[in-house]
Amino acid sequence: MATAGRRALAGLLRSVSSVQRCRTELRPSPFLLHCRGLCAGETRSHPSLVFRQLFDQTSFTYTYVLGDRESGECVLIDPVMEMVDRDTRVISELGLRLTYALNTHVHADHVTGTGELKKRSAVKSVIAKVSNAVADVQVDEGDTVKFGQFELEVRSTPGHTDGCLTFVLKNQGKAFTGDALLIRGCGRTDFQQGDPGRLYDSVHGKILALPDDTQLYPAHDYTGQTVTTVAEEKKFNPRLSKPKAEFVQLMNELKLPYPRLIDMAVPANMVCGLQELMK
Ligand SMILES: N[C@@H](CCC(=O)N[C@@H](CSS)C(=O)NCC(=O)O)C(=O)O
Repeated sequence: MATAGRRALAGLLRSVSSVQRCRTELRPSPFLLHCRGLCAGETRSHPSLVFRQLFDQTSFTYTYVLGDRESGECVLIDPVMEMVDRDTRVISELGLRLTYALNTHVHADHVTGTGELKKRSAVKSVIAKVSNAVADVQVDEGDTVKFGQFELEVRSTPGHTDGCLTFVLKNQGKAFTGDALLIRGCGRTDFQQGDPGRLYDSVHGKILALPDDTQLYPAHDYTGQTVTTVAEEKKFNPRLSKPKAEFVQLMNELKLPYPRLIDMAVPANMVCGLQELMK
């Protein structure tokens, strides 16, 4: 065998034994660290972590179930009112108990499921303090929401609305960006407290500042994509990869039609879906 071929084979064998060693020791080998861009999340995902991405085909909203198998506790991020039956069924089938229903922000296109969920169980609704919405728990930058052994770090990422939050699942390489960052896009900035300059700073300072292989999960996708990474968005996001001034101009010229349900959804979400509080 030629020297180059022998060297390549020896390298491959070293990598394979390194992967096996890592699997038994449950810590990342240099080989896995090297390939994190490809297998991010999988290499760091804790065996007790339950993660499900659910979709509402009417509002194109993603709802996330995050649970801890050991304690049985779970949270929902961005539940949709009409999908509460599905969400509670999934949670019950997974043998989990819902403790918190988190809203990344006061949505304008659908009513949150948190009100309906509260009628059915002792779940606590969560939203940003600065949104001024009624909720059991109002959170702010740096707060944490715990479920079993896992923690979501709250990052304030205003710009789409002033109360937009990103939830970072600590040590698991995942973040839930709401409408601040969408896959190859971002939340619009033409209503509620929209501000493109603020959004640009939020996304660059709080989301794209996470490690490159962090998996990013948005609140919506309109094109069938499910997940992205920090590295991909830095490179390919057609809006946010631009300089700030260009981004601001682009956002100010979008001219999108308003969400169909905005006039009903915003007031309902200001009480986290408990519409009876509005009477
Ligand atoms: N057609 C939908 C609303 C679509 C929309 O405006 N989506 C928002 C997030 S929900 S407020 C958005 O920020 N989109 C960004 C974009 O570039 O499209 C409806 O009528 O509900």
